[in-house]
Amino acid sequence: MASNVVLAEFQATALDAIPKFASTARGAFRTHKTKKLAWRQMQLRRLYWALDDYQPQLLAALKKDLNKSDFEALFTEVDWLKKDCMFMLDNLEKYAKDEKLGAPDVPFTYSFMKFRTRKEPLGTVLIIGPYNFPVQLLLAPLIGAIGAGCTAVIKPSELTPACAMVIKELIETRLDTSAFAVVNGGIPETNALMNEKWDKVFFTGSAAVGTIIAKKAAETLTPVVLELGGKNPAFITKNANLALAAKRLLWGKTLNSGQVCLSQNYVLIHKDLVPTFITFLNQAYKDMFPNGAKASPDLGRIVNQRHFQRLKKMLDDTSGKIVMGGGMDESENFIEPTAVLVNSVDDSMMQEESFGPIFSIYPVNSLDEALNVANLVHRTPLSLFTFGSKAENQRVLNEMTSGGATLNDAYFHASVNTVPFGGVGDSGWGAYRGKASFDSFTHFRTVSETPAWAEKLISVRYMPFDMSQLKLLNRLTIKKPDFDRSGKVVKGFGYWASLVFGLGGKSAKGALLRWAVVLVAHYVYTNRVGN
Ligand SMILES: NC(=O)C1=CN([C@@H]2O[C@H](COP(=O)(O)OP(=O)(O)OC[C@H]3O[C@@H](n4cnc5c(N)ncnc54)[C@H](O)[C@@H]3O)[C@@H](O)[C@H]2O)C=CC1
Ligand SMILES: CC1=C(/C=C/C(C)=C/C=C/C(C)=C/C=C/C=C(C)/C=C/C=C(C)/C=C/C=C(\C)C(=O)O)C(C)(C)CCC1
Repeated sequence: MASNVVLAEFQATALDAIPKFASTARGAFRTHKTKKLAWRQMQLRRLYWALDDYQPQLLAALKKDLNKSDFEALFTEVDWLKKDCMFMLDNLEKYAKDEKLGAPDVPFTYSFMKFRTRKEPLGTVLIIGPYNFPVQLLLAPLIGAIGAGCTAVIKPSELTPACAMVIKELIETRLDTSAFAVVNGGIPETNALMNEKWDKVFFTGSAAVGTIIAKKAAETLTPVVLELGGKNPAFITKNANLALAAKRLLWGKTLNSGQVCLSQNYVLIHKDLVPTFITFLNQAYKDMFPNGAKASPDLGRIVNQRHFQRLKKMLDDTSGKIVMGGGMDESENFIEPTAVLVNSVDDSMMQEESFGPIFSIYPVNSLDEALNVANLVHRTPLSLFTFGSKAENQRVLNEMTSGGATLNDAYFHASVNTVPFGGVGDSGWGAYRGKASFDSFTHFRTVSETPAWAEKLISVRYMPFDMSQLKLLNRLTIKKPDFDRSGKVVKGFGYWASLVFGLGGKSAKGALLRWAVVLVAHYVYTNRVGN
C-alpha cells in the first residue's frame, strides 16, 4: 500500500529554536482565537484530512519503524485518530457549553445567583509521546487539546524517527503553525522543552522518565498527566473457559508485537490447569501463525536493538521453562511470542515490565494466593484481566486495583477510543480519550453572578455580625442528619413520611411514577366495579 513513499531522514530540532516554538504557541493562545469553537473545529477538520492525505506516509513510516502491518497501522493509529477527530467534532459544542449549576449542588437559597461552570482552555501545553503507538499516543492527546482550545507543542519519540518526521510535516503543513508545533529529538530536546513554562504537560512513557518529568514540572507547579506502564496480571481460575483465555491472552501479546503497556506481564493460573492451558496456548499460536510467527506478514518487530536486548536478557535471566515460542532473530529485532512457566515471584519474568511479546505463567493453589502474589508484584498496575466465574471476577476487581480492567479478555477495556483511559498510582495520573480528553485540557471555572436586588437578602455576611441572622440562615440551609453519633440511621418522622408518601421508594421521580400507577389502577378498578 505504501511502497513508493519517500521518508525523510530524522532531524532533531535545533536546541536554540525550542524557546521560540514555546513562545509562539503561548503568543497564539494570548490572541484568544483558540477560544472560538469555529477555530477549533477548523483545526480538527484539517487534522482529519491531514491524516487521510498522509496515510501512505504514515503507513510507510510505521512499517519502517516497527514493521507494523497496514492492518494494525490503520486499525490502531490512522483510522483510530480519524475516529477521534470525528468524535470530538460531533461532541465539541456540547462539551464546551457552560454548564448550569443548580440543585443539589447549589442550595435553593442561592439559586438566583446563576452558578455555572465555564469550560476554559488551560493554555499552552506540551505533549510528549512514546514509541509503541508513535502516531496514536501523540496525536490523540493533541485532539483533546485542540478540542479544549489549547495551543500545543508536541514531541514525538525519537525511537520511531520515520513517524516523527511524517508527523512534523503533517502538523506543520496542515494546522495553524502559530498555535501548533512539533519538536523532534530525544533527551536534550525534551529537557529544553521542560525548561519552558507550560500550562500542562501530558507525558506518555516509562515510569522512570515520568518521574523526571513530574519532578521538573513540580518546580513551576505545572500540572502533569502521566500515562505510564505497569506489570499487569491475568488471573485464570478453574471456572474459566481455558481455550478462550489462551487465545485472547495470546492476542494481547501479538498486537504491536506485545509492545503495549496494557498487555499482561504474567498469568496467575490454578496449578491443575497449567498443562491444558499450555496446550491451548500452543494451539492458538498455530492457528494465528500457521507458518510460524517470523513468517507472518502481520507481526511487528521490536523497535530497536536496545529493547531487543532488554527482552532477551529477561529470557536469559529466567529460571523458568519456555512452554511456547522462544525463538528470536537479532538481525531483524524479532522475538517470537513467548510464554515462560516460572516458579518464583522473584523471577526476571515476574519482576520486570515485559512491554514485548513475552510473558510468564505462575501456578497458584488458589485465588487467595493469586491475589497475594499480584498485590506483591505491583499493587497499582495499568490493567488486569480475569478469567473466572462471575463471583471470582468480582472478587479480583474488589481486591486488587488497576488503571482499567477487562473480564474474560485481554485489554479490551482500552480497545475503544472514546472511553476514559488512564493508570492509577504509579501506573499513571489522569485519564483521556473521548470526553476525558477534552476535560484533561480544560479548566472548569465556576462563575456566579450576584444581582443587585439581592443585597438585602444576603447582607448577613457583613460586619457587624448578628448571630440571630446566622441562626435563621442555618435553619434554612443546614440539613439535619438522619443518623446518630454512632453512625446508625435514625428512622424519624421524615424517614417514615418519605416512605409513605414516596410509596416505598426514595426518588421523587419514582414516587410520581408509582403514584400515577396507583391512581390509574384505582381509576380502572372503580370504573369496572361501577359497570
Ligand atoms: N500508559 C500508557 O498509555 C503507555 C505507557 N507506555 C510506557 O512507556 C514505556 C515505553 O515507551 P518509551 O518510549 O520507551 O518511554 P520513555 O519513557 O523512554 O520515552 C518517552 C518519551 O520521553 C522522552 N525521554 C526519554 N528519556 C528521557 C529523559 N531522560 N528525560 C526527558 N525525556 C526523556 C523520549 O524522547 C520520549 O519522547 C513503557 O514503560 C510503557 O509501559 C507506553 C505506551 C503507552
Ligand atoms: C460491525 C457489525 C457487528 C459488530 C462487530 C464487532 C463487535 C466487531 C468487533 C471487533 C473487535 C474485536 C475489535 C477489536 C479491536 C481492538 C483494538 C482496536 C485494539 C486497540 C488497541 C490499542 C489501541 C492499544 C493501545 C495501547 C496503548 C494505549 C498502550 O500501549 O498504552 C455486528 C454486531 C456483528 C453486527 C454486524 C455489523
